[in-house]
Amino acid sequence: MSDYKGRIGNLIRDARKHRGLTQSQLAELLGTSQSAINRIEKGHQNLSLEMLARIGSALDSEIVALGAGPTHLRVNGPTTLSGSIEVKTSKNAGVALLCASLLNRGRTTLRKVARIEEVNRLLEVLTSLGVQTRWLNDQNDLEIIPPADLDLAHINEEAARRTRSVIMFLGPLLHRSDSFELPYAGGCNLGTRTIEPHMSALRPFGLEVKATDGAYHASVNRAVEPGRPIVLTERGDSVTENALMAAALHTGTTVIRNASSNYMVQDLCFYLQKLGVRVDGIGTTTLSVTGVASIDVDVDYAPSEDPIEAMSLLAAAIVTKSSITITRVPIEFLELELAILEEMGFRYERSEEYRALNGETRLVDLTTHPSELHAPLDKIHPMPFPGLNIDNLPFFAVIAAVAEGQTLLHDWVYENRAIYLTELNKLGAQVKLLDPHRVMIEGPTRFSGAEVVCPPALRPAVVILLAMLASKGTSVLRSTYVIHRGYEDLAERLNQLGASIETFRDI
Ligand SMILES: CC(=O)N[C@H]1[C@@H](OP(=O)(O)OP(=O)(O)OC[C@H]2O[C@@H](n3ccc(=O)[nH]c3=O)[C@H](O)[C@@H]2O)O[C@H](CO)[C@@H](O)[C@@H]1O
Ligand SMILES: C=C(OP(=O)(O)O)C(=O)O
Repeated sequence: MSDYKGRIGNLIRDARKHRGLTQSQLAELLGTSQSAINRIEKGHQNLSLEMLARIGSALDSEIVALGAGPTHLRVNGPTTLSGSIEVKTSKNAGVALLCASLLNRGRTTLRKVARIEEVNRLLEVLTSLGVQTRWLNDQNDLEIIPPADLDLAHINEEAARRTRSVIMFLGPLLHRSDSFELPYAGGCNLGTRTIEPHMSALRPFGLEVKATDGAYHASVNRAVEPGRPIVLTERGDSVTENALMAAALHTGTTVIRNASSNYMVQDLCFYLQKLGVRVDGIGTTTLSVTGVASIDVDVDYAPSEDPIEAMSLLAAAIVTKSSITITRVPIEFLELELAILEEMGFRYERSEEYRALNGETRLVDLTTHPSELHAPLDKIHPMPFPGLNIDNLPFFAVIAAVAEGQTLLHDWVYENRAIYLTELNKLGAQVKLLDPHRVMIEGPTRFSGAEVVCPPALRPAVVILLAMLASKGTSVLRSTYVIHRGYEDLAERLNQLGASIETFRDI
C-alpha cells in the first residue's frame, strides 16, 4: 500500500516538474502548503480521489487514469545503429494543412500524414467543430470533410489548449464567421510566444481579437480589406501561414512581405495552389496571393518530409557513431545543417536528388559514417530559412557533446529552450548555461545512464533520448507525451535500427 502511495507521489512529482512548477507553486494552485505537497510526493499522505483530480487538473495531466498513465521509456545503451529508416512527413506542414482544410468546402485528402499527438489534438478540435475526419488506410492518408456550418460554440477546449497550432484557425475562420472564440493556444513551453504578429497580420482583413478569460474573442469587420502590402513584423512560420490563409479567400491580390519561406509554408502554398488560389513568390520572402471568393473542390495533397525529423535521425547516428541510411531527407531544408556538420568532421554520402510526392521538394538519401567530430570554429545560431532551422538547433547540443572541444550555441529565438539542454548534464555532458540564450558545451562526453523527466519541450526531450542511446547502462526518460507530439513511433523505429528502448507506464 505504501509502495502504491509512493508511486503516485512519483507521478505527481514528475508531472509537476514537467509543468516547470516548484512544490510551493503547486501548493498555491491547490490552496495547500508546500510541506503537504512534499508529503504527497514522498508517498506519506493519504489522498482522496477528489484531491487527485484537483492535482491532475492543476498540472494539466491525468495522474490516475486506468491503463492510461503517462508513458516512459527505458533505454539500454550504448547502442550502435544499423539499417535504413525513412523520414516521415512533417508535423508543422501537417498541422498547417489541417487548419487550411477549413478554407475548402470540398473534401481534402492529405497523403501520409504524420500520425502524431499534435495532429490527434487538432483532429479532436476539428471533430468538435463538426468536421468529418477519417484515416483511410495504414499509409496514414487522411480525409477531411468540413460541414456547411462549423459548430464553433462546442469547440473541444481541452484539445485546443494542448496545441499552439489552433492559432492558425484565425486565418480560415475569419471568412466563416463574424465573431467567434478560440481557447488560448498551447504547444511547447518555450517561454512567452507572442501572438501579436498574428494580430497585426490579420487586422488588414478586419479581424479584431481581445484576449480575456483564457480565450481569444474574435470579431470581423467585413468593410476592412488590405489596401497595401502586409508587412509581417516577425518572419514567423505560423504567422505567414495565417496571412496566407486569410488572403486565400480574399478576392484581389494580397502581397505579404517579410514572409517565412520555410518548409511548412511552402507546403501550404502548394496546397493553396491546388485549391485554385494563385500564389507567387514561393520560396521567397515576398508572397503574392490572388484569392477566390469561395473554394469548393475535392483535392488531394501530399505534404513533404520533415527536415527536423531528418536532423533528429542524423543526430542519432552521429552520437551513436553509427552507419545508417536515412531515406527521403528534404535536403533543401537541411543544407546548412549538413555544411556545419561537414566542417565538424562528419562524413556521409548522399544520393542523387529526387522529388517528394508534392512534386516540388527535393529529397535525397543520406548514409552516415561513424565520424570523429570536433567543435566548430564559430558559434552555432539559428535564423529564419534559409538559415539553420530554429528547431534543429537543440540537436547540435548533443552533437557538440560528442565533439572534441568547446561549442557555443546561441538560441536567440526562445526564452526558455536553451536551459533544457543542461538536462544533458545528468547523463554526464558538460553543458554550461552562460545566459538564458547561450550554452557552452565541452566535449567529448562519455555518457552514462540516468533517470530524467522529459522537459516540456519537444526537441530538447528528443535530444535527451538520443544521448541515452549513447549512454552506458540503463536510462529512464519519464513522461514522453511531448515527444509523441511531434514524432510517430520514434522509439519503435529506433529499435528497428538496433536500439533497445522499452515503453512502460507506472500503473
Ligand atoms: C506549428 C509550427 O509551425 N511551429 C513552428 C513555428 O512556430 P510559430 O510560427 O508559432 O513560432 P513563433 O511565432 O512562436 O516564433 C518563434 C519565436 O521566434 C521569435 N521570432 C520569430 C521570427 C522572427 O522573425 N523573429 C522572432 O523574434 C518569436 O517571437 C518567437 O519567440 O515556428 C517556430 C520557429 O521556426 C518553430 O519552432 C515551430 O516548430
Ligand atoms: C516548437 C515546436 O513546436 P510548436 O510550435 O508546435 O510548439 C517544435 O516543433 O519544435
